[in-house]
Amino acid sequence: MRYGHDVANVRAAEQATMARLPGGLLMQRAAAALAATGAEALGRVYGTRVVVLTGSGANGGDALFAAARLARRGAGVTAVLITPDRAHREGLAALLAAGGRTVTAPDASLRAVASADLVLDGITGIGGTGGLRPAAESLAEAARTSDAAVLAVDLPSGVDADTGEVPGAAVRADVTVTFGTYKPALLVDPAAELAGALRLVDIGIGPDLGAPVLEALQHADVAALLPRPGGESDKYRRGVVGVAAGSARYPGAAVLAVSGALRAGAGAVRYAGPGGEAVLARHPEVLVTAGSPHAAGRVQAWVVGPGLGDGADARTTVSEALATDVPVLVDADGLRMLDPRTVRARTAPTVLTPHAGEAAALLGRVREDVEAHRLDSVRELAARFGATVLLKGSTTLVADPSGETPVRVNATGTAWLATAGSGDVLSGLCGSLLAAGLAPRDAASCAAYLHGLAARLAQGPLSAMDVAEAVPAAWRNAMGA
Ligand SMILES: NC(=O)C1=CN([C@@H]2O[C@H](COP(=O)(O)OP(=O)(O)OC[C@H]3O[C@@H](n4cnc5c(N)ncnc54)[C@H](OP(=O)(O)O)[C@@H]3O)[C@@H](O)[C@H]2O)[C@@H](O)CC1
Ligand SMILES: Nc1ncnc2c1ncn2[C@@H]1O[C@H](COP(=O)(O)OP(=O)(O)O)[C@@H](O)[C@H]1O
Ligand SMILES: [K+]
Repeated sequence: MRYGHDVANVRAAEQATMARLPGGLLMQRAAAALAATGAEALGRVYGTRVVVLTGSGANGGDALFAAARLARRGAGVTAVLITPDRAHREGLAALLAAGGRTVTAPDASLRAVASADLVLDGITGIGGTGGLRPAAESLAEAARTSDAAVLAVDLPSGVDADTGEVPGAAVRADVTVTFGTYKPALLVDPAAELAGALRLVDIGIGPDLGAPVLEALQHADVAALLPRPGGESDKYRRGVVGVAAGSARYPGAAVLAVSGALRAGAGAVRYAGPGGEAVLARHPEVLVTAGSPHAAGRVQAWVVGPGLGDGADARTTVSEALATDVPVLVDADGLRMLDPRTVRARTAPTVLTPHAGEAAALLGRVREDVEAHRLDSVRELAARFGATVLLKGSTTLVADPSGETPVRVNATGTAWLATAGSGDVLSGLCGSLLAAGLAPRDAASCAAYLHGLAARLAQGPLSAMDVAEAVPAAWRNAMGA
C-alpha cells in the first residue's frame, strides 16, 4: 500500500523525530536524496548548470543543501533568491562555501533558468499556500519552457499539499522527490499531474506518522483482496451479479456492463432489461429477462444505470434495485434518479460511480468545480448519500460514507480509458466483486485498479470492449500469475 498523510500529521511526525536526532539531520537526509536524484537526471554532474529556485522556507533549505552537494561534484550552481533576505541561512552558506553563486535580479534569474540543465524547485513545500506569487510564477514558467529537467523538492511548488488543488500558477516537474510519506497533492489530480515521476525517500519520520488520509493499492494489496475460487466454490458462492443496464436506444451499455461483470469472476450474470438480445448475441451464458430487476431472480449484487435512458422504466429499474437488500452499484443514467434519502435508508451498501460531470450534478455544482476539488467532492458525496463513492477520472478516488477510512486513490489508469463505454465495463467489474462479497470500498478500489491495469495491458488506442477483454490478463498480472 502507498499512503498519503496530511501536512499537520507530517509536521507533528517531523517534530517528534527531530526531538530524538541531531539538529539538521532530517534536512541533510532530504538533501542527500535530492542530490542523488539530481545527479541521476543529469547523467554527468561535472560541468553542468544547475539552478535552484529558492523560497523562504525549509523547502528552499533542502534545495540549497542539495545544490551544495552537486556543486562539490563540479556542477556550476546558481541559486535564484526569490526573497533574498529570507533565504535559508545555513543552506545558503553551504552553497556559497561549495562555490555556488546567487542571483536576485529578475532578468538574470530568468536567463539562468533558460540555460539550465537541471532546475531544483525549492520555492515552497508543505508550507506553501495559494498559487505561486508573481515573482515565483515567472520563474516556474521559465522552468516549464526551458530544456532543463525540473526536480521538485517535496512537492511541485504552488500546489495545495492537502487537497491536490492547484489554486493558481504552479511548477511542472519531471520528477518529485518527497520526504517521509506521500502528500495528498502527489496522488490526487490536478496537482499529481504536475509532480512527474515520484520518488519517496525515507528520512526517518515513518514511525512517528499517524493515520493516513489517503491510500493507494499496489499489486500485493489487490492480490490479497481479490476472491479466489476454492474447492467448494459453486456459482452461487462465487456470486451472482444482476445487471440492469441498456435500453432500446443504448443496448451497447448492457453488453459492456455484462462483459465487465463476466470477466471479473462472477459465478453468473443475470440481465434485466430491454437489451437482452444484444447481450445474448455476445454472451450466451447470461440469464436474461426482459422485465425489471424484480423479475430477474436472486442475485448477490445489482449494477444499475449504464445506458438506461431517463424514461419511466428507468426510474422503476433504479428504485427496484435500491429496494433490495443486496449491495447496489448505481452508475451513469441511474445517478440522475437518486434521492439521497432513499440511498441513506438502505441497509445494504450502495456504491455510486460518477464521473466529474455526474458528481457535479449530484452536488449541484459545475464540472470544473469538481475537477478542481476532487478530494473534497468525493468525500462530500459519500457523506451526503451515505454511500461508497468512486469518482472517476485520471486519478480515480474512492471514499466511504463514514469518512473515517482513508480515501483510496487509483493511479493505474491511462488516458486511453477515456473512451465511450469504458465506464460501463467498470461498473460491471465492480458489481462482480460486490457479488463476490468484497466490502464496497475494496470492490470499488480493486475494480478501478484492474480496469486501469487492463487498459495498460491492452496498450495504445482501445475500445471499451478491449478493456473488458483485457481484465483477465490484468487479474492474472495483479495475482502475480
Ligand atoms: N516534514 C519534514 O519532516 C521535513 C521537511 N523538510 C522540508 O521542509 C518543508 C516545509 O518547510 P516550511 O515549513 O519552512 O515551509 P515551505 O514549504 O518551505 O514554505 C514556506 C515559505 O514559503 C512562503 N510561501 C508560502 N506560500 C507561498 C507561495 N504561494 N508562493 C511563494 N512563497 C510562498 C512562505 O513565506 P511567507 O508567507 O511568510 O511570505 C514561507 O516562508 C517541506 O516541504 C520539506 O521540503 C525537510 O527539511 C526535511 C524534514
Ligand atoms: N485521463 C484519464 N486517465 C485515466 N483514466 C481516465 C481518464 N479519463 C477517464 N478515465 C477513466 O475512463 C473511464 C470513463 O468512464 P465514463 O466517464 O463513465 O465513460 P463512459 O460513460 O463513456 O463509459 C473511467 O473509468 C475513468 O476513470
Ligand atoms: K517545491
